[in-house]
Amino acid sequence: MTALDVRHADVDLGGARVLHDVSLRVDQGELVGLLGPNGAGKTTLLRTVLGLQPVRSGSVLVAGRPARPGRTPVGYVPQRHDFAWDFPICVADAVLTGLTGRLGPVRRPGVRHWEAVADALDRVRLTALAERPVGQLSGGQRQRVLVARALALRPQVLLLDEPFTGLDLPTQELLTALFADLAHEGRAVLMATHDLLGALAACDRVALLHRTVIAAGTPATLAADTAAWTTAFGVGPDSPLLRALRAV
Ligand SMILES: Nc1ncnc2c1ncn2[C@@H]1O[C@H](COP(=O)(O)OP(=O)(O)OP(=O)(O)O)[C@@H](O)[C@H]1O
Repeated sequence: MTALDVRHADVDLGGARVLHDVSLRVDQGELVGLLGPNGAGKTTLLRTVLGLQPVRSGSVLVAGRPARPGRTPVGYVPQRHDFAWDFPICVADAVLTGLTGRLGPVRRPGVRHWEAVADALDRVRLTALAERPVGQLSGGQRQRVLVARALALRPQVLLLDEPFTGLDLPTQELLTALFADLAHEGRAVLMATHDLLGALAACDRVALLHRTVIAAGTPATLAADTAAWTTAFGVGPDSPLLRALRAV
């Protein structure tokens, strides 16, 4: 079943068209990689799915309904530098901030909120660090906090914005396995990443974005589509990227 359905979306930022006629679908149970060069519009597309960025034309449906900030069952894992790691709170409290919009008028968390936090920490294997100040965590642990924070909402759709930046290879592999598990349990997961070959290895489908979707398909289909990579990344025929794709 389709969980996320972007149809012919145009998005403007600062008066300029950043996304043009973008169509992209993510089904329940799928991990889809969103690949494209710097400035391609990946973050803008994720923000559009969250309902934070309006579409000029076209539509964005999450679980069949138009995206609305705070109302849509979408978990968002921002880039790691977008979180205030020097804020003096512990891991559990940081995960709880993912539920801020759900706390009701008195803003006080109840038993079910703390249960959601505990479940999310368990899912990313951070239960033992629940009381640790977030400023004392490694990069990989911080990334898992952000994933738990998104999972606390129990979302049907999970958006990941460059989750591997600055992480060592074993941590990347661990997180990739987690993201695949989260998808294959029934969520729809859309992951923007610059780890092109890693995405081809791990994702069920990948989409190449450069202001519009240049191509989308299975990793095997996409890896063979040299023209699509050339268009999306503006690389020449001798590019190491194209050589690496031939080896996939
Ligand atoms: N507030 C803004 N006003 C105008 N243009 C913007 C604004 N924010 C971003 N842009 C432009 O929109 C385009 C898409 O940016 P976006 O951050 O979505 O790309 P990205 O693919 O996520 O890039 P990166 O891989 O570098 O993170 C870029 O050209 C960027 O300069």
